[in-house]
Amino acid sequence: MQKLLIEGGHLLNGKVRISGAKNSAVALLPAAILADSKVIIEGLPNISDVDTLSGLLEEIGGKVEQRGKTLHIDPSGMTSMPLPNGRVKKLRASYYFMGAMLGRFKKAVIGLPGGCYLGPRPIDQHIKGFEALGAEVTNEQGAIYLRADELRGARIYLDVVSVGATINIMLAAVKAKGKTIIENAAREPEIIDVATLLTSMGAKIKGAGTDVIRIEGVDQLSGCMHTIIPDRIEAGTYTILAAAQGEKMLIDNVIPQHLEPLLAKLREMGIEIEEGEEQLLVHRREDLKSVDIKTLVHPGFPTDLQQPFTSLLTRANGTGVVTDTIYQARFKHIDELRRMNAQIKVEGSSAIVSGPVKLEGAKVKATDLRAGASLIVAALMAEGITEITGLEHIDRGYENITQKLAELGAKVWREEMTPEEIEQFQNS
Ligand SMILES: CC(=O)N[C@H]1[C@@H](OP(=O)(O)OP(=O)(O)OC[C@H]2O[C@@H](n3ccc(=O)[nH]c3=O)[C@H](O)[C@@H]2O)O[C@H](CO)[C@@H](O)[C@@H]1O
Ligand SMILES: C=C(OP(=O)(O)O)C(=O)O
Repeated sequence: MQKLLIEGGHLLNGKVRISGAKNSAVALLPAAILADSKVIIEGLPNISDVDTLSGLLEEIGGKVEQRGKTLHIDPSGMTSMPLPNGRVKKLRASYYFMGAMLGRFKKAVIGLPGGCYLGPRPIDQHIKGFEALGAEVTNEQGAIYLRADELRGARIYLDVVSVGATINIMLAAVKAKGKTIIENAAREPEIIDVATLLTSMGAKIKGAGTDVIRIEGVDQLSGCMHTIIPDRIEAGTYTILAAAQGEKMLIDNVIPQHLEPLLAKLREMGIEIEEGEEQLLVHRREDLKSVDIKTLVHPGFPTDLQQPFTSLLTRANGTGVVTDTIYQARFKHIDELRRMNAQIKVEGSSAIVSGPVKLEGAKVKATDLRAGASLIVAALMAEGITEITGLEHIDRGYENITQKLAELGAKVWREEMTPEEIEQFQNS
């Protein structure tokens, strides 16, 4: 088990290239189950969530071959093998095996998904959708059993705007008989990416990216080739990091429109950002003004960037209020930031950040993926060395983060933890 060490205070310079989107990748891989021949996905990020899902595809009989960042998935030999335990518990996106296996085999057994603990993460809307399509869904000893004689298109109104439910229902509905309409659908760019892959496979989908998605079911889906979109959350994290500790940083391979709410807030703080077609150039500004942010469904401010943004606010003048309306308890990073001298209070679903403060290096723990990102932003600004444990969360979603930071001039390295440190970490 390793820990990440960062010596703070060094300004970052140069270019960082953004990888393929985690939250697309984790849906594109399960979507390949629906095809009858080889699906090739290009530009995948080298992160542990992708490895875990590749392993799951193999467990159900798929042939998966990795060539650099390209994955060749041959789904022809797959079966509806139950997956009640094991890898499915490691990540959130294993829930996409429900929709994809239901679509192809009309049955599936999938353990309840893991992933970041951000407070309760129910999947009632996924189940509502599957039931509306004609599936019988039961929860037996922590696994979801889904079966249907036939899937029939339906009109489904989501009571809560959910990325996972929107994609999962889409996965099941593309092979249902007749028309499905998903109302109050989520509009995240990753949903469009998955719809693009499914359309290349032969699915008939209209409206992905709006709040009404119309799907006309088809009998057969075939293999295809697809290139993934860049990761807007990784791009947002590096943009925040540039605002926090960059001198002049170029963020390459981004779709700037995907980052509009973040860029608007950074500009309000006084940061100068030049936008190119696929690049952002962020310039240093010493005196930053505090702002308030409120996370909302897309195209609002993304909850996944709330945690790293909180760290940036510690160096701004005044008080900034961060309110998370999506995950009201997504504040586990705050206790760790306080160890680094941050002045932050949590009140209900808001964190109130007072700045500017000089952060100090400390021993801290990443409790979830974006908590890890927030600690990295803080550590780069802090005086002295910060030791971050819990790297398994960070490695789920950030490709080669140590190397990317080092190339920007950060003093960053990994070390093996001692047996005593591992014991302390496991008991904390
Ligand atoms: C793998 C993936 O893509 N993960 C992202 C996805 O997670 P995920 O798909 O799990 O998040 P959702 O969009 O489903 O959740 C949004 C809100 O709806 C609630 N909800 C969701 C489903 C449901 O059946 N019932 C329900 O009440 C959730 O508790 C949450 O409050 O979107 C989140 C919100 O942008 C991001 O933080 C995650 O990075
Ligand atoms: C919460 C996240 O991931 P997941 O939904 O996979 O747990 C995230 O990407 O910030």
